[in-house]
Amino acid sequence: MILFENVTKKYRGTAKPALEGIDLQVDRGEFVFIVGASGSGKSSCLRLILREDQPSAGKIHVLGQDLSKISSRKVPYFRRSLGTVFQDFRLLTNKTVYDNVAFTLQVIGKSRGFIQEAVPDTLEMVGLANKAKRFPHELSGGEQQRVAIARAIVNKPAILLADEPTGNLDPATSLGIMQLLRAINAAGTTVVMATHEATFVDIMQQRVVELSQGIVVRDEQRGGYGETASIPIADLSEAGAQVLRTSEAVVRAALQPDGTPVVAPDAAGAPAGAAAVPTMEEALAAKQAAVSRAAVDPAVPAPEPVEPPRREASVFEEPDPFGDDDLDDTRRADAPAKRRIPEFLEPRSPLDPLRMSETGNLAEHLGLNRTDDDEQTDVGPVR
Ligand SMILES: Nc1ncnc2c1ncn2[C@@H]1O[C@H](COP(=O)(O)OP(=O)(O)OP(=O)(O)O)[C@@H](O)[C@H]1O
Repeated sequence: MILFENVTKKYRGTAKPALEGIDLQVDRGEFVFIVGASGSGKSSCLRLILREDQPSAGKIHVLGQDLSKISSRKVPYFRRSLGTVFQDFRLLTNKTVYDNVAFTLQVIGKSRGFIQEAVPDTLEMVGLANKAKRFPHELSGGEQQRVAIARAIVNKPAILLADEPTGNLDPATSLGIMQLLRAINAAGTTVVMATHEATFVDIMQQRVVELSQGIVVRDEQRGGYGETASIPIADLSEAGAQVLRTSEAVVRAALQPDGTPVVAPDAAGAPAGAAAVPTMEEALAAKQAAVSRAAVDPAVPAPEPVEPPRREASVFEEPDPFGDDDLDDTRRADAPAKRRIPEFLEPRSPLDPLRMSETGNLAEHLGLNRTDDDEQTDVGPVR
């Protein structure tokens, strides 16, 4: 789907190449994080995939096309198969939310009927159906980024390229954006995302390609952010970190795509499915029954909340995408020490999987359907 063969990119007037000898293959349906310190070449990589720029040496194939063979005139046609999302949203400020999304389809000549169907559907998906008539300046940062995502996916691209899409957002808002990108990937779109968000990279356990000074120094399935470009989470100021109000367990549970079957963590380390563990639906049904019994019989104690369980692989993933026993404090002595989120980041109230299961569509499931008087403040990134 994306193939880099010994790709080097040297910008004019610079002594050192921004990218050097990159070999990279991304297959259909993958979710790939590109990480690395500032200046390591992440954006250069995405620009080359988008054919905004050409390599100084080497070959790039995207969707079966040799990018060096696409004439400048044909580049806009090639880009129709790619969606792009950037840190700074890049919305048209004089157009409404609806028109921003519709514009993408208008410029590629889609019919009015198609647009009238596709735009509301996509706004619904990102939880902005009720903001179609608003202008970008009337939206929060997270909402603006969701408009940008709607615009990027409205034409159902095969590949979504995201360059630090959460870089301007606070952690809680970033979580919503990550959930959305994860759900879009689960629906079949290949996602390549450059990011500095160590927390999400560590938690999502997807493929990680790490660049350092223009060279791929790591290409790891189910990887973490790594240490080279990371600001240790322990260095976050407490005030800044309070904004997060979340924890690994909450984020893990929240990043489960809608309807994915889940299993309880298996402390004995048995393979998924080997033990008779309840599915998420069974666990919730059991909790519901217990709630009902407690309601009619005061002698019956109210049940403990259902733990957010670990999920099984979805169709596009390696098995067990969220790793093994990270929700469990007990760890094998020989296991490498992982960065943990400190206690002050714990959520004020636990995630309620029952409530999550009762909500309807994707946007509701992801908590994206907020009312006007429910605005959140974007306070800038905490990484
Ligand atoms: N148009 C350009 N002209 C000259 N040098 C450039 C240009 N664009 C990028 N560079 C250089 O190429 C290198 C890689 O930059 P790039 O923007 O790809 O890094 P990055 O990993 O995306 O950084 P960041 O995380 O800060 O966005 C840097 O040294 C940068 O200064």
